Amino acid sequence: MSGTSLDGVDGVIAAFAAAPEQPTVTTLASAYVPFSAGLRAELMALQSAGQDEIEREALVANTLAAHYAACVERLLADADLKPGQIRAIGVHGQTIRHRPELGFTRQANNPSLLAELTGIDVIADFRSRDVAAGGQGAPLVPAFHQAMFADPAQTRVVVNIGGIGNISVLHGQAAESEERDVIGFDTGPGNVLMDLWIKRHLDKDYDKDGTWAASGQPSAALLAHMRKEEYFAAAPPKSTGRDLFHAAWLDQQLSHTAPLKLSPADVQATLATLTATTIADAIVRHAPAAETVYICGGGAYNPYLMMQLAHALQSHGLRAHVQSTAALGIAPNHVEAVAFAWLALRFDQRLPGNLPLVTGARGARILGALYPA
Ligand SMILES: Nc1ncnc2c1ncn2[C@@H]1O[C@H](COP(=O)(O)OP(=O)(O)OP(=O)(O)O)[C@@H](O)[C@H]1O
Ligand SMILES: CC(=O)N[C@H]1[C@@H]2OC[C@@H](O2)[C@@H](O)[C@@H]1O[C@H](C)C(=O)O
Repeated sequence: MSGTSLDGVDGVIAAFAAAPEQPTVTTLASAYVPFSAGLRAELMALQSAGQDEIEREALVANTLAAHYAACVERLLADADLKPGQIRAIGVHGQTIRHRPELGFTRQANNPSLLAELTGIDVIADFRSRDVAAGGQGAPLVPAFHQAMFADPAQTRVVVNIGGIGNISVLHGQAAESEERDVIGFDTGPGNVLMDLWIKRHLDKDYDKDGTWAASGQPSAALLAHMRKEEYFAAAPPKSTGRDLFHAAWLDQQLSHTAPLKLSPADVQATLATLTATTIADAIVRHAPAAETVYICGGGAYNPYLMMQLAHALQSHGLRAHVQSTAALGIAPNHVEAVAFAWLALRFDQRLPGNLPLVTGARGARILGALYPA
C-alpha cells in the first residue's frame, strides 16, 4: 500500500484463516520502504496537470513497481518464505488523480512489472470497477473494517488518518442488516495539509509527534473559514483527495485571515484542529452512540492530533473511548496494507470487495484484475 501521504510503501504478509465471511488474520511480516525525495516530488507533481504526463506516469509506475518489489523481497526474507508460498500480492498503486464524478480514478502502477520482478501473482486496480458501477471507488477499507473489526455487542468506529481521513461506522447485531448498515466515507484532510505546511516552513516531511502544532494556538477564525468548505457538509457517499485539498486550497483559506497575521505554528495547530473536528463531526452525526473509536493510519502516532480529537468529541458530549487499532490486533500503520491483502483474497475467491452503500455503486462488484506470475 502506498497512500496519499506519498511517504512510502507499507507492506505486510497476511495469513487469513479459511472462512471468508469471518476472517481472522495473522501478520507474518511487515516492511516499510520510504520514497526518495525525488520520487516523492515527481508523484506530487503528477497530482495535477503537467507536461508530458503520459510518459512521466509510465516511468514513475516502473519506479513504483521496483519499490513494491523491494518491499516484497524484504517481507519474504523476514518471514523466511519463498515466492511460491505466497498466494498473491494485492497492490493498490499510487493515486495520482481521483475524479469519480468524471468516471475515473487513476493509480499509477505497473502490476505486470511487479509480477515479473517477484514471480508472484499480482492483483491490482481495485477501484476502477466500483467507479464503472457508478461508485466513488473509495473508501474501500470499510468492508475490511466490517469483516475484521465489527463487534455484535456494540457500535464501533474505525478512523483512518492518512493523507486523507476516512471513517467506518460498524453497528452491532442489533442493526437490521450488517452490510447495509456500515457507513463509510472520507471526512476530508487527514495529514495532507499539515504535511505540506511543515514542508513549506520547516522543510520537514511531517510534524513528528505534532510538536510544532502543539507550540501554536488554533485560530478559531481560520478554522471557521476552512470548515465552510462544501465537501464537509455534503452527504455521503463521498470521497476526496489531493484533487481538492491541495496547497492552493490552503492558500485560498489563509487569504481570508491574512490580517490576523497568524504564525506558521498557529496555522499548523489549526490544521490539526480541522482534521480532528471534521472527524468528530462525522462521528457525532453518524455514530453518536459509539462506545469506542479506533484510530489507524499515521495520524494515530500524532499525540497532539489525538488530543484534539478527544477534545472535539468531548465538546459534543460524546464519551467514546479513543484508542488505536493495536487494541484490535493490527498496528495502526499496518491496517491499510492488510486491507489490500484482504481485498486480494476477495478477488481470489471471486467475492465482492465493495460495500455499495458506502461507495454508491449500483451493486456489489468483484474488485481488481489479475496479472499472473
Ligand atoms: N510520529 C508521527 N507524528 C506525527 N505524524 C505522523 C507520525 N507518524 C506518521 N505521521 C503522519 O502520518 C502520515 C502517513 O500516514 P499513512 O501512512 O497512514 O498515510 P497514507 O497511507 O499515505 O495515506 P491514505 O490513508 O490517505 O492513503 C505521515 O505523512 C505523517 O503526516
Ligand atoms: C482515491 C484514493 O486513493 N483514496 C484513498 C485516500 O486515502 C484515504 C482515503 O483517501 C480513502 O478514500 C482511500 O484509501 C483507502 C485505503 C480506502 O480506499 O479505503
